[in-house]
Amino acid sequence: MDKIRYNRKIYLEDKPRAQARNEVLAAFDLPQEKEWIPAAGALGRITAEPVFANVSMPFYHASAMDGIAVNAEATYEAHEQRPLHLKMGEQFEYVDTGNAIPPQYNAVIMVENIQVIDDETIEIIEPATPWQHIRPIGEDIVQEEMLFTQGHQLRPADLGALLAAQVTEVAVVKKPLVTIIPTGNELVSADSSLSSGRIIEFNGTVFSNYVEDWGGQPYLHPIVKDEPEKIREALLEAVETSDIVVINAGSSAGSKDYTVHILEELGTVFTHGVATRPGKPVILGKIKDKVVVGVPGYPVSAYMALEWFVRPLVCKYLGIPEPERPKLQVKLGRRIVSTMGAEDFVRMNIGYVDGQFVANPLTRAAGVTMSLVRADGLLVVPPEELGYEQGDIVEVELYRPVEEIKNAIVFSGSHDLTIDLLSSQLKRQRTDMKIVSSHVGSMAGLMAIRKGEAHVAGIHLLDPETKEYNVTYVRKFLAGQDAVLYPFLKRTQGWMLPKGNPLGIESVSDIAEKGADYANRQKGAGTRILFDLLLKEAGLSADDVNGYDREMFSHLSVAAEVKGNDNAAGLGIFPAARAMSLDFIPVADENYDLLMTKAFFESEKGIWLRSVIQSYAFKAEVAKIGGYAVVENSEPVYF
Ligand SMILES: Nc1nc2c(c(=O)[nH]1)N[C@H]1C(S)=C(S)[C@@H](COP(=O)(O)OP(=O)(O)OC[C@H]3O[C@@H](n4cnc5c(N)ncnc54)[C@H](O)[C@@H]3O)O[C@H]1N2
Ligand code: MOO
Repeated sequence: MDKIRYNRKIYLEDKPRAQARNEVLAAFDLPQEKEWIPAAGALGRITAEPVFANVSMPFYHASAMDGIAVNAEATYEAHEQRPLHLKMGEQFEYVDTGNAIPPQYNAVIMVENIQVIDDETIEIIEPATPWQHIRPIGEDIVQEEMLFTQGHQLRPADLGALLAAQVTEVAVVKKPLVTIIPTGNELVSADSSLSSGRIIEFNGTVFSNYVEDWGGQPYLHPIVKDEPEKIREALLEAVETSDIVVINAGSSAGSKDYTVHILEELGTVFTHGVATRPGKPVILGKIKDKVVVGVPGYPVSAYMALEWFVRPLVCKYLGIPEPERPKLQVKLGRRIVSTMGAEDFVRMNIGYVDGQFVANPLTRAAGVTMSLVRADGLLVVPPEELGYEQGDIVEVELYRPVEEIKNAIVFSGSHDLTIDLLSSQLKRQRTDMKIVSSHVGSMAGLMAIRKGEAHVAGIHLLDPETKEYNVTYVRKFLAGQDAVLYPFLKRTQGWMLPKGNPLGIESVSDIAEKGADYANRQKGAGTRILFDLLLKEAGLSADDVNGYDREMFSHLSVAAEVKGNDNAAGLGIFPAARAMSLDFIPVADENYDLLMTKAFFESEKGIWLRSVIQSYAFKAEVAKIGGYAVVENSEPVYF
């Protein structure tokens, strides 16, 4: 066990990212090493020195066409009125494309332009000009010419040029070896059995693949426990064997966050904390002559910090500029609040609606890897900005090709698992189309259609007066706008009850009378509106229900709540009840419909979407869920 006790360092700096980057780049001064490798396997590698051609290409005067080699001067007499006969072996020789031209000849006549008289004789009616249809020596590559300067990244065609010039071995920059050390007592490999407090180690794999992508050679060190002695040992070994060392997690202020102390003890620390959200607890330092980058544990922070501080080092070593992502001007669909004094990095969904790119923020939690998986782009809010308003035009860096974004169907509103099935069916039938969705609830979805920020919104809004779904809401909020309501699904809402229904609940009155602990939904949720209507019809009020004020934000969280308590009850959809092995008693069928802009409804994409909805394959998948049915021969309602 380690004898030294480290103080918990609580305060992290807020160093500007650019300053931290410049400092670590300046400190990284390893001389570039080179290695000789076979040219054929050098794709993507960076030339370490200028490369010269060993031979010319072509290496001899070569025929560029199938035909005959001649001496041009000997053909000058040829004329339509005075055809000229040439004798094989004396005045011409047959050649094919690529053949060497015999030394006595200096031109090629294409086979189409000769008339064969007999085995020995041909006739021409037009003279040849010197060097016509001949690829002279070095037409392509001249021996000893410089093919590439140093610092050139080799592409497939470049490898062809190397081989053509008989350069079979090429000097390239050695890939910098980047050792990646995941730390943490809680980390286990993905094939281990999980228990509470155990976290699957995956950052290491992500880091390794980024490093490889950038041109480095990753080495993923086995997981190191949060013990100073073990961390020290791993760091000391890594700085001996590698060019750059990345240590993951333990970078913040926790009781087991030792990295910064060990780094201070073994070398120098330039930075502990950068003015970025996420990614703040970065550590930059040096042990002996090797730079050590400590990146935060949370995956999103970690990947960003890696790009900010490790990618520049790899590029500096390789002698290449850092790649930049393409940028795009977008309109913000929602307001974005940012921390003063720190750069904010917001992952964004981007959609193309009505000739305009509209972007909405994804979750900003640094532990949500799916926010990066789903992101179309990244909005960087500079330190001096407090954020942006809805409707502002801002610039985002793109994570995906703009064409892919342009082709996506932007889905908003209430989430339903059939939308994911629809999305995968669509992708199966049209590889160039996909659905991108943000789950904001029915009302917000309706508003997104009104503001021209979505193509389609999934809504299930019950009007307690008319007991009709959706139509009154669309009429009220989208009056005068071209919108179409496309009846999509009937889904069954029902009581979700503990297995065996111990309280014997069958109706809303039972919930009140038997004093069940009710797990309610949030205000505005379609399920809550339904529950309120059921209460009203039974002559009951919120006060009669235990737990009316406890709000859950999804069907699944209601189900989870019911699962743990024999006195509980909730209202929700069948698949959520099934996922938690609960009893389910159907209460009502609700309409979950798709609201679309008329322009989208009639567009090629809209037509495709509807044909997928009405396809046998999609309906069969929906039927499998249970408690769901696609509306047959849906009749659109125009507003
Ligand atoms: N009192 C304070 N607490 C925290 C601060 C702070 O400033 N003051 N900063 C927070 C921020 S922001 C971040 S980011 C994290 C950084 O945490 P650490 O770098 O110390 O990392 P851990 O606590 O060990 O891990 C955090 C979290 O990351 C995940 N993780 C870690 N390693 C891996 C891995 N190899 N593969 C996948 N996931 C990994 C894991 O979920 C950990 O729970 O600190 C905050 N706290
Ligand atoms: O800065 Mo932490 O990196 O937000 O999650």
